[in-house]
Amino acid sequence: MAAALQFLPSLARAPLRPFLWRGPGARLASGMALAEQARQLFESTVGAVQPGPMMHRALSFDPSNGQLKVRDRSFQLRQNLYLVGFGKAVLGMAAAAEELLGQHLVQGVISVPKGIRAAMECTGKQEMLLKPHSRVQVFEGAEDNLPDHDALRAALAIRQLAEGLTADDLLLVLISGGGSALLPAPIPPVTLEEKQTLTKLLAARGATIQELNTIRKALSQLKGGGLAQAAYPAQVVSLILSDVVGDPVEVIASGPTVASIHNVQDCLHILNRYGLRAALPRSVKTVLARADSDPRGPHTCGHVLNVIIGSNALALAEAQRQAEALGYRAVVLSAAMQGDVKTVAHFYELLARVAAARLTLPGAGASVEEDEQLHELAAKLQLPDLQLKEALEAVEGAKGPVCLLAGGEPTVQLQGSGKGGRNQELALRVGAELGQRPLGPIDVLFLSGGTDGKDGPTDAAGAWVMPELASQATAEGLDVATFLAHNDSHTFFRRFQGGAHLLYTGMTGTNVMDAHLLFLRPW
Ligand SMILES: Nc1ncnc2c1ncn2[C@@H]1O[C@H](COP(=O)(O)OP(=O)(O)OP(=O)(O)O)[C@@H](O)[C@H]1O
Ligand SMILES: O=C(O)[C@H](O)CO
Repeated sequence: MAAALQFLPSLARAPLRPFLWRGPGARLASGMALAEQARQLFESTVGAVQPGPMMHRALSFDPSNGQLKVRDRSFQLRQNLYLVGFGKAVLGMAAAAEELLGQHLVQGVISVPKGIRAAMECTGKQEMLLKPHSRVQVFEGAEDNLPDHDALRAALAIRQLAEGLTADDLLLVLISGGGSALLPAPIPPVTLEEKQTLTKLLAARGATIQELNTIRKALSQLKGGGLAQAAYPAQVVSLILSDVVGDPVEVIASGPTVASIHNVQDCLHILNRYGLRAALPRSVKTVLARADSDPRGPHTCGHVLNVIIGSNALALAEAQRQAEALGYRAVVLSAAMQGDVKTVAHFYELLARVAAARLTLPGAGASVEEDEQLHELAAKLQLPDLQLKEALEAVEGAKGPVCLLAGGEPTVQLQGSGKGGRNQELALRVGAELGQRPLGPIDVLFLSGGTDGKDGPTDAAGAWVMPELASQATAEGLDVATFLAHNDSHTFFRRFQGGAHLLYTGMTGTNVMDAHLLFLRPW
């Protein structure tokens, strides 16, 4: 928590205070509104995965003999250290690496989101900034998470640095979510614009990050092990902050230091699935055809150590601790929440109903039908780590407020041209569904937020909702269904109650997917 306070000044201003549960029937005594607690818990979630502390946990360095230890491997530093990085959390990761290993650092290049240095300066997060005369060159690019010419220049500088290394050198590669867009190096004749269009179309049609990155790898010089290959014969250590469910190193930022065999058939299947094969530019067809005869085999990454240093599960574990300190019975449901946003929203609605019934009518339970629907939906979502039974048992045994936590990354299939993000859309859908029928004598609040602080192309991290949302919106002349039909959740939340339900953190400097918090507080 100390770390969280350090990074999140608003938390420091308003310390967390536990609820006092005074038994059934009594309202909870607390000066702090439920919404404020939800916001603060979200900030704690983000605070748990700040780059600096994670880097310090992953690296141990003895300055007296220059020995760097990463996991069970030792590396000898003697002014032979180089650094590259790309991703939303990489500025803070690079600052921590510079702090720890700076005396051996020869040169570095990082590619980070546009505006991140100014944002960190503005919020006084000095520990996220490099030193004034740093040896690390910083490129800012990929506004709204789309590859652009600034990111391309960064990618080329990174490739040049990697290609100049020798067997005596050690290359530290800092990787975090958003890395794919920040490291675009399309294989000619594919152009940046063509790659941009294709990834945009795939994302808009609901392609998963695994599918998206399979295509990105096939069209890139550096993804899918390309960077590791460029750095050979130097030793390579990649420190990875995961923003993908299950922490698959070959998918995060499209695995630039993980061997990948481009399977053209896989790519064609994906392009077919989203109706994009027929309209492929000639250049893409040319590169895909070539990839089959030029695979980057596993033999190319023997010189690499890939290490996951932080993840959504870590953030949720901290949030669970914080929620318990606040007096909630807290359970982590899953750190692998995936699937279409409509299905995920329905899952949370049913979960809230079933949990609310168990909390307010112990022994009676929710309607058998809702219970069955919840379990069917859980099976449909196929979440490998789902703790639904445990969560419902905990709810059943709870004598007071409950907080159910989950993380992951649902998918939105864009149908409209509105402004929103998957967190705001999820929250809006959950809010609308919760309002359809009464939930009993209980306060329910659902919050969804992106840990990077930026939900889709908006400046909000996410939003929070309560069951009264739809009726209150109607009273303000806002029709939730119309906003949802246009994927216009951000516009909705900006107008609804003057934007009071939006979650604003600014760029957080980290990125471990989204956090979903469901609060149930019996009256
Ligand atoms: N109008 C909208 N409504 C709902 N979701 C949207 C809208 N516009 C974009 N999105 C979703 O926002 C997502 C992109 O958001 P963002 O840039 O935050 O990506 P991200 O997945 O968090 O990035 P990364 O994982 O690379 O860090 C896509 O999943 C896209 O479908
Ligand atoms: O950059 C990317 O590819 C995504 O954020 C997943 O890591």
